[in-house]
Amino acid sequence: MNNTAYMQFERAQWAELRNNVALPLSEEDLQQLQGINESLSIDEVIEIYLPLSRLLNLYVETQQYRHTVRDKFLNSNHEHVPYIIGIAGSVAVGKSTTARILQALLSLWPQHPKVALVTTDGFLRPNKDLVARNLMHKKGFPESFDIKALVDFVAAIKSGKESVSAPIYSHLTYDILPDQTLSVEKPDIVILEGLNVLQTAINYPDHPHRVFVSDFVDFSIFVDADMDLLKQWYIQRFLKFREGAFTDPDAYFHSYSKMSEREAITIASKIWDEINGVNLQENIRPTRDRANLVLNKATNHQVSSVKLRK
Ligand SMILES: Nc1ncnc2c1ncn2[C@@H]1O[C@H](COP(=O)(O)OP(=O)(O)OP(=O)(O)O)[C@@H](O)[C@H]1O
Ligand SMILES: CC(C)(CO)[C@@H](O)C(=O)NCCC(=O)O
Repeated sequence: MNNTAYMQFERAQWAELRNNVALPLSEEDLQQLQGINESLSIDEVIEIYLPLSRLLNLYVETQQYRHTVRDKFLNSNHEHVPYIIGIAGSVAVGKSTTARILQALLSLWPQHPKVALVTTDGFLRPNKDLVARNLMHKKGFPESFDIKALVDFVAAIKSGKESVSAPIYSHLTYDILPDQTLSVEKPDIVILEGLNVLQTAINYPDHPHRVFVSDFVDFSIFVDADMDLLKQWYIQRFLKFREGAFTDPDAYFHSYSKMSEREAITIASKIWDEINGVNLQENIRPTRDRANLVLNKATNHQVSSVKLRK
C-alpha cells in the first residue's frame, strides 16, 4: 500500500512537465537567469524550475480566485494580501539561489507579479546580543533568532500592511547591519527563505509562541541533499568567500583570506561539523516532512527528484 503523503517524481518525469509550460524564455531572460549564479545550468532552469514556477503561478492564481469567491460571499471588497512562498533547508543547500531563480521566473509569467525576496537571516540576533547570551557558536540555531520579531513580520505582511520592514544580515560583517532595513511594499508574492521557515514550538521550547512562520506561508518548499554533499558545498562556498568577500579588510573573516587553502578547509570543515551540520540534523531536517514540496539535489546541485504533497 502506498501511504506516503507525497507524489514522487524522478528528475526525468518532472522534466517532462516542461512540455505543459507555455512560457517561452527569450535570450535576454536566459542571460538574466544565468547572471543569478555562474554555475547554474540553463538546462536545470528549464527542466526543473520552469515547471515549478508554472505550478506556483497556478497556486497563486487559485488563491486569488478563492479571495474573490470569499469577497462575493461576504459582499465586500477586500484587497489582496501577498502570497507567501517559503523555502527551507540546510545552510549552503542553495535556498537563496532557488529563491532568486523562482523570483525571476515568476515575474516573467504573463500577470508579471511583483515578487519580493526576504531571508530570515535578517532576524538573527545582532552579535552583541548573541555574545551576551553566549550564543555566538549557535548562529542559525533556533535560539539565535528573534523569532517573535520574525513571526510579527510575516503576520504584518499577511495583514495587508502597505509597508513592512525587516533587518538585514550581512555575511561580510557577519552581523546585522546597524542602519539598514529592507522594506516590503505589498508585492503580489513574497519568497521567504531561511533555515527556520518550517520550524514550530518544538524548536523553541524556551519561547513558546502559539503562532509560527509557517502559519502564514501559503506554499512551502524544502531543499534537501545528502549530508556529505552539503558539507562539500559549504566548504566550496567558504573557499569562494575566502577568495572574494573575505579579502575586504572590513570582512569579519578577513583573516581567513590570508591563511593557506588547507588551513581554510580545516576551519570550514570544523564549522560545518560543530555548527551547521548539527543544526541541520537537530533542527532543520526534522521539519522537512512539513513542506508542500521537497526538492532533492545531487551532485553539482542537480535536482534528482521532486516530491509534491498529494
Ligand atoms: N542550482 C545551483 N546550481 C549551481 N550552484 C548552486 C545552485 N544553488 C546553489 N549553488 C551554490 O551553492 C552554494 C550555496 O548556495 P546559496 O548561497 O544559495 O545557499 P543557501 O542555502 O542560501 O545558504 P545560506 O543558508 O548559508 O545563506 C553557493 O556557492 C551557490 O553558488
Ligand atoms: C547566517 C547563517 C546562520 C544562515 O545563513 C549561516 O550562514 C551561518 O553563519 N552559520 C554560522 C556558522 C557559519 O559561519 O557558517
